[in-house]
Amino acid sequence: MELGVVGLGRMGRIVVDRCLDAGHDVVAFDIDATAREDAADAGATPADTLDALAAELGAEKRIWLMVPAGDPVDAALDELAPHLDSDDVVVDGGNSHFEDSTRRAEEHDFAYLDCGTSGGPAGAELGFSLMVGGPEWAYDDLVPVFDAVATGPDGHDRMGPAGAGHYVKMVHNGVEYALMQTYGEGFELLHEGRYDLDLEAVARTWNNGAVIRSWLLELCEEAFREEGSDLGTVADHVAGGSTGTWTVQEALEQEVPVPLVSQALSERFGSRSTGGDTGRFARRLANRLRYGFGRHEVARTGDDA
Ligand SMILES: NC(=O)C1=CN([C@@H]2O[C@H](COP(=O)(O)OP(=O)(O)OC[C@H]3O[C@@H](n4cnc5c(N)ncnc54)[C@H](O)[C@@H]3O)[C@@H](O)[C@H]2O)C=CC1
Ligand SMILES: O=C(CO)[C@H](O)[C@H](O)COP(=O)(O)O
Repeated sequence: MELGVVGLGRMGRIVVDRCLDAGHDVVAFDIDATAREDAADAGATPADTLDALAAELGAEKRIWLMVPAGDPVDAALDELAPHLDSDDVVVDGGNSHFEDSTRRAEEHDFAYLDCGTSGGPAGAELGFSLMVGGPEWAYDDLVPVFDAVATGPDGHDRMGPAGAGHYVKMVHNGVEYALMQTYGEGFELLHEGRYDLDLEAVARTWNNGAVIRSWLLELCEEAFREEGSDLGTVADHVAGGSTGTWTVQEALEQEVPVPLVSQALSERFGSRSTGGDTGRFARRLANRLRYGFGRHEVARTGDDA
């Protein structure tokens, strides 16, 4: 299959590389020229503009957007729209709000698949988990690409109509916030508590057979191995927050209690409003875990952040 990929950052490059590895042809565009050159070196056909990308693709165009959520998605869609018709398919693999996705699906003639993507840059080797919303025919048509980008056939599924994919990913991220918070609280107690513990050893032991083993816990183990049991210079400052905010907003609207997600989100906001580094261990671990899965920058003590 031939796929256009727009956005060649941490995530988009993985889409490109996994598609090339699976034998698909890729036409690649990013506003950053270096990113385009790197994708060309990897075997993709670079396009200097979105118009050029559309012109390079054959009659039935398949395009994957992996750009920051919000205006960049609308800008790319508006520029691509004149080149696309109802036989064409655009996948938005970023963390868009599900209501933006339903709006975009209605606004455009081409088929629009909203695709929640989990696994982060750290999951490149295994492949991602993909939660897709939109027309069934378009999902079925893109299965060879989803097979390549995901861990395999079991790593993707159609969640429902337009918006459902990003809705499921939004809730996934709420869960992610709460899990990071609860691991953080446990390790904070162990760090502040009665014994002088090697937290990497604790995490490693838990990861081998314990009820609470998980990938996030493996990333905790990695964090303690690389930063030390006291997390070194990792600051009490947790960035991000948009998808967790949307989860809490939606829960309020649906009158579904989500105290753990809500508390985890508040802890993030708290980490930014203290006006100084209070050194809360749970928040410092969340800061480091965001690097672990997402390669988000780690705030360090002494940074201006
Ligand atoms: N990093 C992560 O762990 C995950 C990120 N996501 C989502 O995937 C999307 C991309 O994230 P990352 O790759 O991490 O970001 P990134 O910042 O590493 O890459 C974004 C790329 O998009 C390019 N770009 C920006 N506007 C553009 C435009 N109008 N046209 C073409 N290219 C444009 C930038 O130059 C950059 O290369 C975001 O929506 C993000 O929330 C989803 C799951 C995990
Ligand atoms: O979607 C993701 C992981 O699943 C991204 O890493 C996202 O950036 C995480 O959310 P936040 O930036 O609010 O921590």
